[in-house]
Amino acid sequence: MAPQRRAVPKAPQGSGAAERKRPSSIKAGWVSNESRRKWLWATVLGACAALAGFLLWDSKGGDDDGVTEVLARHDELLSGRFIEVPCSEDYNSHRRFEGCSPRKCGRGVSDTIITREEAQLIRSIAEKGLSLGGSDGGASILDLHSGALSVGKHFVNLYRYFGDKIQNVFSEDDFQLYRDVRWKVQQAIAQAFDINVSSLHLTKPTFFSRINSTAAQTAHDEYWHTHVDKVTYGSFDYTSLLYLSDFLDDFGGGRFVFVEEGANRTVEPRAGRVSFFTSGSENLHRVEKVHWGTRYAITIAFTCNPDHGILDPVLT
Ligand SMILES: O=C(O)CCC(=O)C(=O)O
Ligand SMILES: [Fe+2]
Repeated sequence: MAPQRRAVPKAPQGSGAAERKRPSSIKAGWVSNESRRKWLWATVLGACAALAGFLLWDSKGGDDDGVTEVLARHDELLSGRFIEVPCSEDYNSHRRFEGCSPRKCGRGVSDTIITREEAQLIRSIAEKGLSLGGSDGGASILDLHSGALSVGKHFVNLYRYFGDKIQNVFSEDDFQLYRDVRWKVQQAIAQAFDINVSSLHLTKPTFFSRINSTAAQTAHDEYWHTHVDKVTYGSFDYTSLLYLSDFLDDFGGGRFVFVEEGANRTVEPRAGRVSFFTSGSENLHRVEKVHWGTRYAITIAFTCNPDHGILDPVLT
């Protein structure tokens, strides 16, 4: 749309009073024009500084609250990085399963467990499912196990809603891919933490997440709070996250942050990247707010307690 021009108000002409007053009013006008120009410059400079600050903050991912070290950059391909951290006491208040409950704690990141092609395929499962619903706020989830899908401000049960027609949405290959991915991640976790792979059991919730910059509408959309998975989800002993989109290509903000005194450590998502860690308070964490674009991920967690185990989701 073309900008509208405003008519410039004309000064009254011809009266002697007006003529006599002109010198001082011209000077006053000049002074006020001068100060208006200064204000304008100050405003423009201020706006530029604010914009530069925002761009710098956004390029770093935003929400920075102190010193931050990058544990895994989005533009590096990691064949496996592991950092050991002392275990918290959280596991002592739960039943222990020797050979499984964490004795060695820490966090690992690998870009070689899942290929980018597999990540692309698994993302299309998330896209298919989430296209049937989606939260009114910025965070939507799809849980293939329970069938929970965000719709508006609530959740529906996809399996109950679609019945047999669910076979028109997902294929057996989709579920097989989920099982393959889950198994590869389970093996990587067992190896990193020196435990027996068969002592780990998939636990709930396991879900796809889709996050964008739409303002939160309900508490379910507030994904950014700092938390401990063992406290939030109870049964989790080992958490894994498989990222399905790329930081700074697909979205801005949305980095994963291990919250620590002294220096936070971030994991920048990239498609196919698996980040895994013991679920106690030694791995307090949060997700930065997503500022633009859409971020896809899947949370897959394991428990040592067989009573809290769930079977792989099946297409019924
Ligand atoms: O998506 C992420 O990076 C982290 C999600 C998370 O913290 C969780 O599901 O508990
Ligand atoms: Fe978490």
